[in-house]
Order: sequence, then C-alpha cells, then structure tokens
Amino acid sequence: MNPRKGAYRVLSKVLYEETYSNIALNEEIQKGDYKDKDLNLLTEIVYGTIEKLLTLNFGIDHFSKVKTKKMDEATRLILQIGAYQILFLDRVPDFAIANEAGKLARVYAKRSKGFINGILRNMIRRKEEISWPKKEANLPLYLSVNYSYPMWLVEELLKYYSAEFTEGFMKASAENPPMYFRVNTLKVSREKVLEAFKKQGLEAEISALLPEAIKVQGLKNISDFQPLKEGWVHIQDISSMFAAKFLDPRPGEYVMDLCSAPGGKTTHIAQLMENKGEIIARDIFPHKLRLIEEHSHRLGINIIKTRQFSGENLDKESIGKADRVLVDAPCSGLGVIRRKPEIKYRVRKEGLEALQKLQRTILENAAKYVKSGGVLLYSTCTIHPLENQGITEAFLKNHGDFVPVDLKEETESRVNSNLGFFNESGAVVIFPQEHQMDGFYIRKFQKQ
Ligand SMILES: C[S@@+](CC[C@H](N)C(=O)[O-])C[C@H]1O[C@@H](n2cnc3c(N)ncnc32)[C@H](O)[C@@H]1O
Repeated sequence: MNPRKGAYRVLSKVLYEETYSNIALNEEIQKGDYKDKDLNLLTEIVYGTIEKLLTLNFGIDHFSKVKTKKMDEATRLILQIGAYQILFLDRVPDFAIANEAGKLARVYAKRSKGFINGILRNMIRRKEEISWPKKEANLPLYLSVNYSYPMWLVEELLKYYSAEFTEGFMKASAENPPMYFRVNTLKVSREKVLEAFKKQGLEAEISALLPEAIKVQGLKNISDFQPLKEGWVHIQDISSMFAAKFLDPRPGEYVMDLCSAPGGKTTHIAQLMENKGEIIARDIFPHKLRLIEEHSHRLGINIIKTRQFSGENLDKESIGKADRVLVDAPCSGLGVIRRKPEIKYRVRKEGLEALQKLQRTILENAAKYVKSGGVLLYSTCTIHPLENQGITEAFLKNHGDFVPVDLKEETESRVNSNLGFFNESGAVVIFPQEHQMDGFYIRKFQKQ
C-alpha cells in the first residue's frame, strides 16, 4: 500500500468529512496491508499534516499566487501533504516528495498537476525564503502560524492565559501523546496485563498516579491486539480515568451517566462497582450507544443500560433517584488536541456559547436526579474556563442544596498523596504542559 495515497484518503475524510483522525486512520490501517515502515510514514503524515495545517498553508501561500483558501480541496490537500514532508520530515528525499505528489495529482487533481509540481519544487529549492512571523513583532500571528491555531482561537486563549502559558499549552498539545490502557480488573490483574504486553515486545509501565492505568510505548496497530480483544484492557487517557475515580461509585448503587458514549467512563464506573448495581448510560447518538454495548460485552460488564436521551430534556421519572450522576459534558475538546489535532479547526467561536448553554442545561437537569446525600460530578476535556469554572461556579450560586467537594482534601485524607492538579477550590484542572496528560476538568458536588 502507498502511504501517501493512504494519507490522502485519511486526510480528506478528516478535513472534508468531519471524521475524527484516530477513527479514519484506524480504518485505513485495518483495510490496507501496510509494512511497518509505511505505517510509520502514513501515521506521521496524517498527524503531522493536521497538526501543522495552517503553518503549511502559510508556507504554500508564499509560493502561490492562488492562495490555499481559494484552491480546490484536492489540490490544496496534495500541496499540504507535500509541504509537510518538505518542511518537517528530514528522511524523505526531495525528489520522492515531488514524484509522489505527482502520482496523487494524477489520481485526484489531474488539471492541477503542473501547478502542484511547480509550487513544491519551488518550496524545495527556496524554503529558506519564507518569512515566518516573529514572536516579538506580532505574538498572535506568531502563535497562529507557528502552532497552527486559527487566529480567533489564539485570541480567545490569550484572553484567559498569559502568552507564556498559551505557548506552553500549544507546544505540549503538538506533542505525540503516550498511549494509556485501563486494566479491566473485572477480568484480570495488572501483573498479568503487564506480562502480556511485555510478551508482545511492548514497553509498559503502571502509572504512579493511578493503579489501573498502564502506559504503553511502541504499539502501532491496535486492530489485532490480543489484550484489547479479550477485554483485559480499555484504551483511555489517564486524565479521563480520574472522572470515574473521583465519582467514587460503590457496588450496588444506582448511577446515571448522562453523556456516556463511547463509554470509557461508564465502563470504568462499572468496574469500580465490581459489576454490581445499575448504571443508566445515556447519549443523544444511538450509534455511539452501540459502542458502549460492544465495549461492555468485551469487558464482561452487564450492569449498564443504554438509552438514547438528550440531557437537555428533563426525565421526571428519574428525579431524586440516583446515588451518583456523571455529566461528562460535550465540550470544545481543547484538552485533547494532542490526540485529535483537527479539533483546533472544528471549534467555532459561535459554537463555544452554544456549548456553554448546553452544559448549563445538562448540569441543571442532572442535579435533579441526585438523591439527598448523593453525588454529582461535572467533567470536561477542555481547558476553556468558561466551559469549566464558568459553568460550575454559576451552578453553585444557584444551588444552595449542593456543596462543593474539595477533591484535594478528599484525596489526601484517603491516599495521602498530592496529585498536583487541584486548584484552590479543590477542582481538578489538568493542563498537558503541566501534567503530561490530556487537558481535563473535574468538579464534584454533594447534595444536602
Ligand atoms: C465528552 S463526550 C462523552 C465521553 C464519554 N463519557 C466517555 O468517557 O467515553 C460527550 C458526549 O455527549 C454527547 N452529547 C452531546 N449532546 C448531548 C445531549 N444533549 N445529551 C446527551 N448527550 C449529549 C455526545 O454524543 C458525546 O458522546
């Protein structure tokens, strides 16, 4: 299989059809018969091109009269794939980059073949001429072009964070994140999983922060990975594992997870409940709920009941029923850019306000389902303060019947360790540049 053609197929799905990069790439890997070397190049071109998209456009625009914005999709994408290799990959010879771009053009952009060839050859010869924006001269433009963030998003982040913090966040979000697995303690011990990983030649280590989290290096193709197929493990970033951990569900309880798909946290909750009790898992998308059912089956869980239901609606029958309610809210996802770099271009300024309205409504309804003495937990995978503290502080103001739980105090009293990611209110606030995990926010409340 030709890795550049594969990259073209994946990238056009991600950039023009709104598919997530990890899903589109996995599909391509499963369909194609890629050698290890080609698999590396495919992955590198896909993630690199998305990660650096606006940087590449800036470079291409330097050599082209027709700006990238005005080009047809195929021409632009072939140029972006070529430009990524020219500007960011050392090991691909220049002639191969131009030749391979020619092959892509023959299939996808016949009429632009000469145009593409001219621009890429110019870039190869004269890339030093590109005048990249300087930090001192124009900070927002520098951040936007250097780290490939739309200008509005740069300005949005600079409203809440210092220049240094914002740049640190962008730098960390461009790094290749480690892969974490959650051990399914319902089926297997950590030690057995570690042994299985090592047998497959993988470097694996148990996280010092969370006993069920295992960090793994060197796994390229997960489609045939035996421990995953057998339900011994579930792929989940460590920061997201803290949500179920802090929800702290007990065996036999009645738990509601209002935004549950694809079920990473729901299945973790079931695991912590030792598969005893009942979990109501809701989401608006039925196809995503099917994923929870598949995961539950694989992991040997039978206490999860999935149901399509919008958190925007109030379910009167559930009022005052739940021991614990999780709102893992739909959010801008800014904390997981390092895993899904396309998020940078999908978030919209207008969308941010709509998201906050949705988050407020879902949390408001969720509060009604909690029984007296029960727990409500709000989490997101974003670092935008308005989707995090903005929502939870407003909630507290309107809800004298809920008290905030200081998670720092709660943790220290139990395990006597400082996890280092709590803010002054006892919420979990994780930044990739500070904690080497996906960005995440968790706030816990108890109903009086
Ligand atoms: C952050 S994701 C949840 C991830 C999930 N908790 C996990 O750990 O795998 C947010 C989810 O909210 C769902 N969602 C969006 N709008 C919703 C709504 N109005 N009601 C319920 N779920 C909604 C999305 O489909 C998405 O699956």
